[in-house]
This record gives sequence, structure tokens and C-alpha cells, in this order.
Amino acid sequence: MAYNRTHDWLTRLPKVDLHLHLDGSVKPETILEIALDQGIDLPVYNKEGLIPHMRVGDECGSLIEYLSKFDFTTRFMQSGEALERIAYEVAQQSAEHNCKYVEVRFAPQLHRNNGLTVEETIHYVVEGMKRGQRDFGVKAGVIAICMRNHSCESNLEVIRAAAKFVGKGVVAVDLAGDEASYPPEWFREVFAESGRLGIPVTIHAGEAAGAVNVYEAVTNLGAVRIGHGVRLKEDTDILELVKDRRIPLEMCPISNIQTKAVSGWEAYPIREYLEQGLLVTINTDNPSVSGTDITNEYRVLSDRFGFTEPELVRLVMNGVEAAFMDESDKLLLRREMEAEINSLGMGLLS
Ligand SMILES: O=c1[nH]cnc2c1ncn2[C@H]1C[C@H](O)[C@@H](CO)O1
Ligand SMILES: [Zn+2]
Repeated sequence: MAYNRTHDWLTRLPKVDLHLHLDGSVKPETILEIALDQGIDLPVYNKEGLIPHMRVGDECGSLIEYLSKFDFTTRFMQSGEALERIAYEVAQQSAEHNCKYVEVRFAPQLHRNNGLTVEETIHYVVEGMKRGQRDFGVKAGVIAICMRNHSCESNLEVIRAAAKFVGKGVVAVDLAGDEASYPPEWFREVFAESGRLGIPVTIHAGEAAGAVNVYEAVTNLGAVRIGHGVRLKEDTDILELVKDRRIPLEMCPISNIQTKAVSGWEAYPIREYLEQGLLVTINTDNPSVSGTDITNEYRVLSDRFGFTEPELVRLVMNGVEAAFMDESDKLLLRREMEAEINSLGMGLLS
């Protein structure tokens, strides 16, 4: 590839990633090692051969097809040791992309096949992130996910367990899975509990269904951030509401194209969202499923939409603003990032 100044610059740019699934971030070599260690059968015993089992191809036609990849990966994430290791490796991979802060999300109920409790799964993920923070200097928060295809009881268990870790690694709760088949209004009771317990909420919405799901997430489920929100553009009134309330959108460009949240790049609303004053952030969603990383997300945006360097810095700093962090930590992170951006000779922050 020819030298491209902005590409090189993006590699060095300090970044954050607020929307990254643990089970969508597993390295094939880790799967191989865990399988050998735990005696789990594999379809092939080399790293390259595993990739098609974990990653979607260009032919991916929907979110449902995209989600099918997770059945493979979660089989290797059923022990405390595996969860701790994979969380640690997320911090390592983040550091490789100069990602200073990452929020890692996972669904505890998907990791209990061998008898772990919900609290134990959270404990091990938090421990892995802490070890990663110590070794790689990447700050981290954990988001516990409720699944759309799980029962209310099962999701309430996640919320209550997550509450015990608030201030000790967990920063929020989420709702993920098949959005088209399970509308958000079915989960009011679940997120009423997070409201009672005072846990911040982000909801996957406006990805595989319309803007009305964003409205429901914000007004009835207590969402203070939205995962994706790509289809928010379909309703001006709801878009205005999200803008007025300064609700950040966790956009994940490559994933959004693969799941067909939009028909193609020409319909991807990122530039119009920014121009309309929405708080847009850029994230990876699932690096190993989407075949991406945080630097690549910014590169693709800069190539496809011609974002200038100041615009790319603005997107990064939107991520800092949207982080589930207390204000004093956020101030420190912002200062650290601004100093590094300025020292890279960009001097772009006014
Ligand atoms: O982009 C997504 N939309 C909805 N659900 C998702 C997405 N990416 C991952 N998930 C699901 C599949 C995973 O197994 C689960 C927990 O991380 O969350
Ligand atoms: Zn997601």
C-alpha cells in the first residue's frame, strides 16, 4: 500500500473504544490454545483455518447471520481462566492500537455452561482487564450485557450481579442480540431494575430495526448511550431528541455495513450525524468477527468520507466525553490524550 500520511498518523493517534464485545475479540491463536488445553474439538488445528469460523465474509446479509459466528467462539469461553485471559488480551490488543481506554462488554449468561455463576464470570473479566491495565496502561471498564433472547429472570440476574461490581470494574449494562425479533419494550422490567440500582444503561438500538427502538431505549429503558443508532436518521423527531439530550451514539462502521444496518457506505449517516450536531463516537464492535481494529475503523472513515485530521480528533474526543467514567477520571484521560495529540505535532485541539 502506498504511504498515506493520514493512515500513519491514525496509527499513532491516541484513541478510545467504547463498544467492543469480549466474545467478538478473541484471537484465533487463543482459541487454538484453549481448545488444546481443555480438550475441546476443533474443525481445524491451525490459526488461519479457524478464521472463517469466527469471521463474517463479504456475503454477510444480516445481523442474524453476523450473530451466528458467536456460537463458535463462546464454546471456548466457559472457564474463569479463559475469560480472564481473553479480557487481558483485549487490553493488549487495545494498546497495540494506542487505544487508551476501552469499555469491554460481555453477556455473563453465555459463559455458564461449565457451572460459573454470573458473578464469577464478571469477576474474571474484571480481573483480566485490571491485569491488562497494569501491564499495558490501558484503562478499562466492563459492561454487562442482557440478551434479547433470554428470559426476564435471567437478565435480572445479570443486572443484580453487575450492580455489585459498580465502582469495582463494571460501568454499565446493555441489551444486545436479535433486535428485529425482540423489541426493546419487552425489557422494561429488566431495565427498571438497573434504574433502581443506579447503573448506567446503553442499549443496542436502531441497528436491525427502526428509530422507534432508539426512542424506547431512551425514554423507557433509561439509556444514556445508544449502541449503533444507524437508523436514527429515519425519524427527524427522534433524532432531535437524541441530539437535545446529548446522548452519544456508539457507531461501529465496519460492523454496521456487514450487518446491513444500512445498504452501503453511500447511505452511512456518519457525516450527516456530525453535521446535525449528534455526539458520534467510533468503535469496533467485534474485531475478530468483523476483521477490524480501531485504527482500521478510522482509516476507512477517513478514506470513505474524507474526514480531516481535526474531524478525526473530534471523533476521538467525543469518545472521551461519552465514556462511562467519573468526571475526575475523565478529566485526567482528556488531558493525557490532548497532551499526546499535541506532542504528535498535530496541535489541532483548539
Ligand atoms: O452488533 C451487535 N448487535 C447485537 N448484538 C450483538 C452485536 N455484536 C455482538 N452481539 C451479541 C452477540 C454476542 O454473543 C453478545 C455478547 O457479546 O452480543
Ligand atoms: Zn455491539
